Amino acid sequence: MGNQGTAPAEEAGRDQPQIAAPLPGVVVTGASGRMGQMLVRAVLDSDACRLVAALVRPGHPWVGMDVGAAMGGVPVGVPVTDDAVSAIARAQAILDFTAPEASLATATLAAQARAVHVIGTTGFTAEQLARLRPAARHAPIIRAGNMSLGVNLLAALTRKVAAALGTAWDIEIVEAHHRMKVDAPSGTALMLGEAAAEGRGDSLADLRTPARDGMTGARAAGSIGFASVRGGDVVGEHDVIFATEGERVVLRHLATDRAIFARGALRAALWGQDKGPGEYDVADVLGI
Ligand SMILES: NC(=O)C1=CN([C@@H]2O[C@H](COP(=O)(O)OP(=O)(O)OC[C@H]3O[C@@H](n4cnc5c(N)ncnc54)[C@H](OP(=O)(O)O)[C@@H]3O)[C@@H](O)[C@H]2O)C=CC1
Ligand SMILES: O=C(O)C1=N[C@H](C(=O)O)C[C@H](O)C1
Repeated sequence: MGNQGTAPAEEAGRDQPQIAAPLPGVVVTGASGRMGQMLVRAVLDSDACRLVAALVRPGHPWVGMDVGAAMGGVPVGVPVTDDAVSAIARAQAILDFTAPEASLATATLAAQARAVHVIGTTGFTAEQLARLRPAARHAPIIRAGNMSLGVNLLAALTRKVAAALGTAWDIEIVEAHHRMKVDAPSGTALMLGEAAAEGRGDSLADLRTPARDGMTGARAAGSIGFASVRGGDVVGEHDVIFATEGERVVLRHLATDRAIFARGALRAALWGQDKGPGEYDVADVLGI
């Protein structure tokens, strides 16, 4: 495993002694979670940053343990902590895949520390998203319902196809996830729905069809519908279906490894190091 604790000194220039800039210090919140553990591994494996803290909920059984050992591997020299204030005060970036209220609390501390806050958490209400905004006046917030390269490319394609096909083509988004997922539709599905709505020059708030159950009546022209499947260990699958008389176009992304989300989050954290306060997404990071 790569860097943790303090940054290594780098080779000085030929004649002039130089002081190497320290590698950005990263805090992973929700470090015991499915994504939290992926993120801890991604940071430890990276040569471009160092893990300064693995943060968990107050009183979590992992507190005080070495995070490598807690995850079932070898010790890595970073203890698990539940002291968010002092952990985040030492961070240049925070990787946060937790729950909406936890991410809101973290945003306040990230703003105080002027640290880049990468938020992968999904399931925010519109009111919760509005509460994130003040923190972005003090530090960069990079938030996306899906941090993978493939899904962000799919969102760009969805926007283009929706613009090209027009309202004679119905748009439905179908997503599947593991049995433990707590929010629906997925953050990715909503992201793809927003891209489709933008392609049609509108917003998802205007076009979204409520979940169907019972006597729904016929489909409203121009609307965007969502369906969610939950079961087993599905990492994440998304279809954007464009359906019209006699034909369908289906754009699909299949995630088979959560490492894609962790890699995307880390890339975002490093990209954000020289950015000013504000709200960004992964399309900004990728320049697409
Ligand atoms: N944007 C993206 O690319 C992706 C986003 N996600 C999103 O990331 C989030 C986490 O997913 P996943 O890792 O599968 O979920 P898990 O339930 O496995 O992990 C969530 C973690 O957050 C912690 N947590 C939850 N609530 C709080 C709280 N109020 N205070 C402190 N800690 C808290 C949990 O701690 P404890 O166990 O102690 O409750 C746990 O460590 C979800 O919103 C999911 O949709 C997931 C994958 C990719
Ligand atoms: O909860 C998950 O697992 C995932 N959540 C994100 C979402 O809500 O879209 C991203 C990914 O699909 C996995």
